[in-house]
Amino acid sequence: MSQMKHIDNTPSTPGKFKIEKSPYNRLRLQFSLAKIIFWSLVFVGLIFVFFYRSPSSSSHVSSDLFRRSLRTSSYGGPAWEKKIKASAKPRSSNGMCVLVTGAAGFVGTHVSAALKRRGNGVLGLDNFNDYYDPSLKRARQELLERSGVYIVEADINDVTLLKKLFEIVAFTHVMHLAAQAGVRYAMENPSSYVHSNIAGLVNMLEVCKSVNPQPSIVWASSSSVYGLNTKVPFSERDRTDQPASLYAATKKAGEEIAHTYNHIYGLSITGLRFFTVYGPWGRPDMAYFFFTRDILKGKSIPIFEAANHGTVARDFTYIDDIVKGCLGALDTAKKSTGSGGKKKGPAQLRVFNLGNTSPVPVSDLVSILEKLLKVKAKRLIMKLPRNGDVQFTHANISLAQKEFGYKPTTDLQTGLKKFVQWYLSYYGNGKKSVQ
Ligand SMILES: O=C(O)[C@H]1O[C@H](OP(=O)(O)OP(=O)(O)OC[C@H]2O[C@@H](n3ccc(=O)[nH]c3=O)[C@H](O)[C@@H]2O)[C@H](O)[C@@H](O)[C@H]1O
Repeated sequence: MSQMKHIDNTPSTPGKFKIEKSPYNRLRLQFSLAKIIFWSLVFVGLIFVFFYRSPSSSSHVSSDLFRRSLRTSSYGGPAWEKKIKASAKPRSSNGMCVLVTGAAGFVGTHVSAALKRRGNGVLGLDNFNDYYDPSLKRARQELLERSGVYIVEADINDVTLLKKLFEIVAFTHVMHLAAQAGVRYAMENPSSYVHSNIAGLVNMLEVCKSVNPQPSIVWASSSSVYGLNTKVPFSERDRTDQPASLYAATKKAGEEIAHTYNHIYGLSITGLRFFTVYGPWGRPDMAYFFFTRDILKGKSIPIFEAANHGTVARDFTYIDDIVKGCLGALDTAKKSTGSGGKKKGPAQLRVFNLGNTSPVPVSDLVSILEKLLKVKAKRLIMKLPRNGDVQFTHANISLAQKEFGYKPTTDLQTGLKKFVQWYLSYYGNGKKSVQ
């Protein structure tokens, strides 16, 4: 306030400002100068801390909002570009060349491996965040590296890097799987969902719409967009305006954002609504995974039930079926129509359910695990918490079936058997610790 007063008392005409010479005034001036210098230093310091800790230059979200840590490595140089080109080179000259985001994730790893196996060029991108045990992501990365897929370590919000990747390789397709997953974690760390599922998606589409030629995009939406729907099975024509979690809301927003980029820029975009995907190399935050860990450890497992002992069930879908769906969507994706950031004609915009079409109660999932693990679970029946879970999911898959012959073939019993085999070989009999 005293500083304000001082400024208000100065004459408005330049050159008329006189410094009075009394010792009291000199002292007051020195004191004010010291205060100005002090607060300037504090201000500069704050700016430094903000920019130094910001996860990427293009993100406006302060990293203080993130408990989930994002890693980015240095990149660039001829050796780095050579690795990228080798990984992204298809076996035949007219083959597909796919940028897979979230390549060290569960679905990303399986899709990248399948694409590489059939001769497509594949480059992975992943930020290796610690939402769940990053060592599992590193193990998936090793697996992919052995089959010739290189993963660039960076965040999808790093627009400069994304542009650079498109300068090095003319990707024909983007399989966009990078996201903040998990329904319940959205209440703990909401900003991470906005960062990855909204800002990240927009940044990705911004780059895709500007490059020449524009790639076709296939991306992961979610069964959770059906939210509080009670009409089953869920069809793509059903309403999706009642999300029950922020996760679902960000995926629904993604579908609307896809519409905009298709409409304005002619990007060909396909959204896939995955239904509770499970299998080997899966996500430790998902129920089937941590139930397995806790049953082996002799820990009790919370099994949710709805009001009046209502059954909670999921249309659990095995990873190999999901991979077939992803490849089918990529293979039937039409080219984007825009160039130079301008639309030249209408482009393809699709959404498909990828589920299993046979929901299983969570308690039955536990019974299957008990048999496979030969250990009795300590069941703790709990009321379905009001944190985003829905009671029931069930996919109608006729659209994906018609469009690219999608037909899931693995039931939960068979799929969980494969998961348990993998789990025991990877972690041992509960001896190796799972985070
Ligand atoms: O289809 C999707 O789009 C989503 O699928 C997945 O979500 P969900 O179907 O909720 O899977 P998941 O957490 O494994 O819970 C499975 C069941 O166990 C119940 N459940 C869960 C935890 C618990 O402690 N107890 C319990 O009974 C729970 O009530 C539920 O009935 C993905 O995580 C999500 O990222 C998204 O892809």
